[in-house]
Amino acid sequence: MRTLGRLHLITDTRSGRDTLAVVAAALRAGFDVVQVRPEDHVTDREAYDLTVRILAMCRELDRICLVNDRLHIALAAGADGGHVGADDLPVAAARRILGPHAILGATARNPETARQAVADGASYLGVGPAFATTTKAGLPDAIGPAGVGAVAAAVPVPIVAIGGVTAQNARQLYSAGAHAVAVVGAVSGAADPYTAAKEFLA
Ligand SMILES: Cc1ncc(COP(=O)(O)OP(=O)(O)O)c(N)n1
Ligand SMILES: Cc1ncsc1CCOP(=O)(O)O
Ligand SMILES: [Mg+2]
Repeated sequence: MRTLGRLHLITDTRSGRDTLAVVAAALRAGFDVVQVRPEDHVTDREAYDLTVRILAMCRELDRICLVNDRLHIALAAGADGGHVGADDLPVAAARRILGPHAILGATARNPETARQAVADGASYLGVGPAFATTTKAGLPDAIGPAGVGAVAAAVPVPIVAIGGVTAQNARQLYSAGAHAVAVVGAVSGAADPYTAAKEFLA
């Protein structure tokens, strides 16, 4: 399996954002992984078309492309894997669908759920919200770098810290044990996504 990179861009398909332009900027800046995360109202056809285009951009630069929630789209497009959380298919079912070699991420906020997700076949864990975020509603309180570190200490797979991650606070998460950070707003919401993405590389 390919090594999971340390900077993940998660797409923001909310209206007003040019998703492909943001992805291009982040990849050019050096982000390693793009997770396609269509909003719930986006149709499967639109999500598939978006995934195919983003996957082509990733392939050109030898970067990884994952699909959030909609594993049939990951498979149909030929993406590298997918990510599931508590409202999605169970991790074991997701693993059966994607097969033994695909990258499969699962959301975990504490060591118990983390251990279970790994036992069920997760190859990395998305852990958060690390910090407060307005990008996703209804999340529990932020767990901070210490909460991310507690999960990292409990499992042998890479931890991807998510939620309120900025170029300024990412270092705290890596220091706590995160292998990678996943970013939505700090890049997609920036006036200049390329410059914002480059700041993560610094
Ligand atoms: C890397 C990463 N971590 C966590 C999530 C969140 O997944 P989930 O809990 O299923 O919430 P949605 O993103 O589906 O709204 C993620 N997507 N990626
Ligand atoms: C999907 C998701 N799951 C936990 S936090 C989050 C959103 C992260 O977005 P941002 O990087 O803008 O805080
Ligand atoms: Mg989900």
